[in-house]
Amino acid sequence: MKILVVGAGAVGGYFGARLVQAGRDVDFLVRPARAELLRERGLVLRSADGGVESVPVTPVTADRLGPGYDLVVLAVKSYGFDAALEDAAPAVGPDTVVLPFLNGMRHIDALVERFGADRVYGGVAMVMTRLGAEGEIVEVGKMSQLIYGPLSDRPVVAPADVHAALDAGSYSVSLTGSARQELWNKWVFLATLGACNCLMRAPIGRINSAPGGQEFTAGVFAEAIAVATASGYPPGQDARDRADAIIADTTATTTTSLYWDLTQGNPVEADQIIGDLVARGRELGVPTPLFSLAYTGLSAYAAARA
Ligand SMILES: NC(=O)C1=CN([C@@H]2O[C@H](COP(=O)(O)OP(=O)(O)OC[C@H]3O[C@@H](n4cnc5c(N)ncnc54)[C@H](OP(=O)(O)O)[C@@H]3O)[C@@H](O)[C@H]2O)C=CC1
Ligand SMILES: CC(C)(CO)C(=O)C(=O)O
Repeated sequence: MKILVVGAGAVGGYFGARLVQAGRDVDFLVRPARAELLRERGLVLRSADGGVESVPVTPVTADRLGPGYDLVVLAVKSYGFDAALEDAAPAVGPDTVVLPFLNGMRHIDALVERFGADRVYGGVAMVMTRLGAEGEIVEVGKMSQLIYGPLSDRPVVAPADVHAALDAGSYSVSLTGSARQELWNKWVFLATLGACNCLMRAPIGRINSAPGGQEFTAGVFAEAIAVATASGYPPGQDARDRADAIIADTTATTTTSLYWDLTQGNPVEADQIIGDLVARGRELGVPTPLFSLAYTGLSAYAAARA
């Protein structure tokens, strides 16, 4: 199976490098500056236990991209999604499936509209990685899992084939028959953590240890669950318990990519991760005062950057 990973950042770089190490046939669609860096140094991974490795990879830029891929993995930030989709489109033929690992849901609708549900899988990445100053991928926490599944019952590439290609042996993989539910479960978890981190400017454990902290994090979580439920995707008890084990933890140092971007002065995925949840809540008559507050704060930050 020939794989194209679009974006060699924290998520695409991490999982893409693991796929290369497992012997898969992978190209990376990147922009020219990163292509040069990858040719010079390979994909540099700094793992949570301090190890550093350089994985030789094959970069390709949009001007040289052609067809012939079976699987196109999208791993760009939501604010770069539209442009990345245009760049990646020549790689998506009638027998290609596209598998995005963005947080949130909005990109799924855009992909289904463009390619049709038979050519789109839903994907969830559970990982804590950041793009370092030298373009290296830095693992900041031990968590590495991919969950994915088709969005239609007639995908152009069989789930077993996608699963075999992505099962690289160095992280957990899970093929699901309910990809949309998994996406919502992840969104509820991530949006809750992200809103808490960004409003309180602290990791989740420190918030929960502060006066009123646990009531606050539980309140944010309840809003996200209410929107998911009204949207037809109520997280099951298992998903809630897994999320709550971190959301209510008083010691966890967990932060999110959203909070990382905020503290680094980077663009933030405020519209996709928080704003879209607020908008869906409003449409469905579900109040989300805490998420609205987070969205206002992130939007003010984004306006100051512009
Ligand atoms: N980081 C994390 O721990 C996690 C992130 N996620 C989600 O995964 C998604 C990706 O995030 P993440 O990997 O952190 O983001 P990063 O910013 O680390 O990486 C995104 C990469 O996409 C590249 N890119 C953007 N546009 C294009 C384009 N047109 N062509 C080629 N490459 C392009 C950027 O390239 P360039 O270097 O040229 O700017 C960058 O290297 C987000 O939705 C995020 O929320 C999900 C789980 C965990
Ligand atoms: C919640 C977490 C850490 C899990 O992968 C994440 O998705 C993110 O930081 O963007």
